[in-house]
Parts: sequence; C-alpha cells; structure tokens
Amino acid sequence: MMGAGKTTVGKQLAKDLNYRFIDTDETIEAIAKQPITDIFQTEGEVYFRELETQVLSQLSVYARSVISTGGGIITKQTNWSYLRDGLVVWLDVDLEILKKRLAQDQTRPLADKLESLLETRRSLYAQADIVTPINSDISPADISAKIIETIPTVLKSQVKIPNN
Ligand SMILES: Nc1ncnc2c1ncn2[C@@H]1O[C@H](COP(=O)(O)OP(=O)(O)OP(=O)(O)O)[C@@H](O)[C@H]1O
Ligand SMILES: O=C(O)C1=C[C@@H](O)[C@@H](O)[C@H](O)C1
Repeated sequence: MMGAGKTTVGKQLAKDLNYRFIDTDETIEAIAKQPITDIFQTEGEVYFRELETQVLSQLSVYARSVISTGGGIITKQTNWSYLRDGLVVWLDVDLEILKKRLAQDQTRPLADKLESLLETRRSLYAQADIVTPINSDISPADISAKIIETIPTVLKSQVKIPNN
C-alpha cells in the first residue's frame, strides 16, 4: 500500500541481505521521463499499469534483489505470475499510521482514496508469502529483521521434499 514503507524498508532489507534494491515506480519514471503523477494525468491509469507490468516482467528475472513495487501492482492477475518469481512481502500497516504518513504528501495520485483502496486490496495483499503487521512505531531495521527471520519458515513450507 502507498506509504507503507516499501522504499524505506526495502532499502534496509536490501542492505541487510546484501542485495540490490530496485523500485518499480522509480524505474517507470526513468523510462517515461516524467513523474508518476504526470503519467496518471496525461496518459491515465491504464497506461501506467501497462508500463508497470512490463517493468515488473523485466525485473522479476533478477536474482539477489529486493524489488519495491507500486502499491497497486497486486491488482492485475498477470503481475502475480512475475511476483511469484520471488517472495512477496506485505507491509500490513494500520490505516491510521498510513493516513498520518501521507497527510502532507501530494506525490501519490491515489492517496485520497486510501481507505477504500485498502479495503478492496486487502485480500490481494494477503496473498503475500510474508505478512508483516505494523501497528505501532517500529523501525525499518526491526521490520527488516522480522522479514529475514520469517524467510526460512516460508521456504520450508514451500519446498516439497521428494519421497525416497
Ligand atoms: N517504519 C517506519 N517508521 C516510521 N516512518 C516510516 C517507516 N517506514 C516508512 N516511513 C515513512 O513513511 C513515509 C512513506 O514511506 P515510503 O516512501 O518508504 O513508502 P512506500 O511504501 O514506498 O510509498 P509509495 O508506494 O507510495 O511510494 C516516508 O516519509 C517514510 O520516511
Ligand atoms: O497504490 C497505487 O495504486 C499506487 C501506488 C504508488 O506507489 C504508485 O505506483 C502509483 O501512484 C499507484
């Protein structure tokens, strides 16, 4: 979700894992040579979503990478096939915390629909491999540590041990 801390926590996680960090929003802005707010205004959301899928499909083949995505990436079924190339993390931040973080921010075109977007998207976010609830002050370093701690359990549940 926008404002959840994907960039902040993602960068910390990449540092802790010694992985590279890539942000799909930043990549789209670099390719389109304009800010996302302008892309929404001039070309519309459907155009943005098409770019987003193409960027994700290219990035999903990268190994040893933390990829921070736009909060709406989970809304397209096609995107899930790319997301599943890695482990998907949902930063499940309380609505009140999100509202506070985004109150002063004019750079997220859909921020005024925060509450309804979260409600419609919640079940999609919940399909993540790792769900990290954030309902109080917790530092990006502590969130990153929690995610790393959970990885072996997730992998264990996904790996099928063959019969001898
Ligand atoms: N764990 C945290 N504790 C306190 N503030 C945080 C935390 N994580 C992020 N923030 C702050 O919340 C704001 C939004 O964070 P960030 O830009 O990382 O979110 P995002 O999920 O990447 O947003 P978007 O997808 O809309 O770009 C920033 O001002 C950031 O400093
Ligand atoms: O939640 C969303 O749909 C979005 C979040 C941002 O990161 C951007 O990807 C864009 O503003 C759309």
